[in-house]
Order: sequence, then structure tokens, then C-alpha cells
Amino acid sequence: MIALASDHGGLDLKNAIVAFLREQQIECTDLGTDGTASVDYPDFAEKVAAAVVSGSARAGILVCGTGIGMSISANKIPGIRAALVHDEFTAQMAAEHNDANILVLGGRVLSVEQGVRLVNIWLTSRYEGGRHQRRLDKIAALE
Ligand SMILES: O=C(CO)[C@H](O)[C@H](O)[C@H](O)COP(=O)(O)O
Repeated sequence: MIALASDHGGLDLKNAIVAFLREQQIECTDLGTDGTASVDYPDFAEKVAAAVVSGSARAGILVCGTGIGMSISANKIPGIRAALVHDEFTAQMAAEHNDANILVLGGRVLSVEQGVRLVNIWLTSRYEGGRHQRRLDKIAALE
């Protein structure tokens, strides 16, 4: 299960990602927002982070205008490694090196096509472990 949410600035990209995941028959849950009314991104970051930390979702995707506010918010939650990515390389590294459990995208930064492409790269890339695990352990110790 993948949990997704956006604010109003990320709505179109989030909806496109939901459609993509359903097309791929990847189970997902859309935690909002549902319309174009202005909302506050920390409320939605918290919902997705809670789903990931509780284990009800294996991973999460958050979208706001820049992705910055969502990543700052989600990374406040212990156990979350939220990665804001902008291109193919950072999407791949977020999985391979950081084992990011939440992918964050900027709906006002990326085209819908590019955003969906980055989701696909992150989902199909695998954490490499090894030296990276030592670093993730040190991140966890900071919590
Ligand atoms: O990351 C953000 C803020 O740090 C997001 O881009 C928000 O979507 C953005 O701030 C919302 O802006 P708005 O002017 O209220 O639409």
C-alpha cells in the first residue's frame, strides 16, 4: 500500500500519480486534498507519515508546490526519511542510497509527466544497503 497526499499546489500531480499507480495495479490510498481550496501542507504530511510509521502503508508520496514544506514536515516524524527529488538521478538515489520511505515532489516545479516518471524510478529502484545502512543508522540515532 502506498499512501499519497498533496496540498492544493500539488493536486494535479498527485491525482496523476494516483491514476498511474492504479494503472500499474499498485495498491494506493489517497489521503487528500481533494479540491483546489487552499489547505496547509503539514496536515497532509502528517497523515502520510502516520500511515508509513504505523505500517499501514509501505511507503508514501507527498506533493506540494515546491515539495519543500512537505519534506520539512514529514521529516519531523521519527522513522520518516522523506526525500525531495527533482530529477531521475535524485529519484534513483533516494531509493538506492537513502531508502527513502516517502518521496516528495514539487507540483509547481515538475511537469505531470516528469513527476510520474520520477515516481516510477523511485518505485523500481532498490535500496543497496551496505555502507548506506551505517548512515541510516546514524540518522535514526539523531532521532
Ligand atoms: O512547499 C511549499 C511551501 O514551503 C508549498 O510550495 C506550498 O504548496 C505553497 O507554499 C502554497 O502556496 P500558496 O501561495 O498558499 O498556494
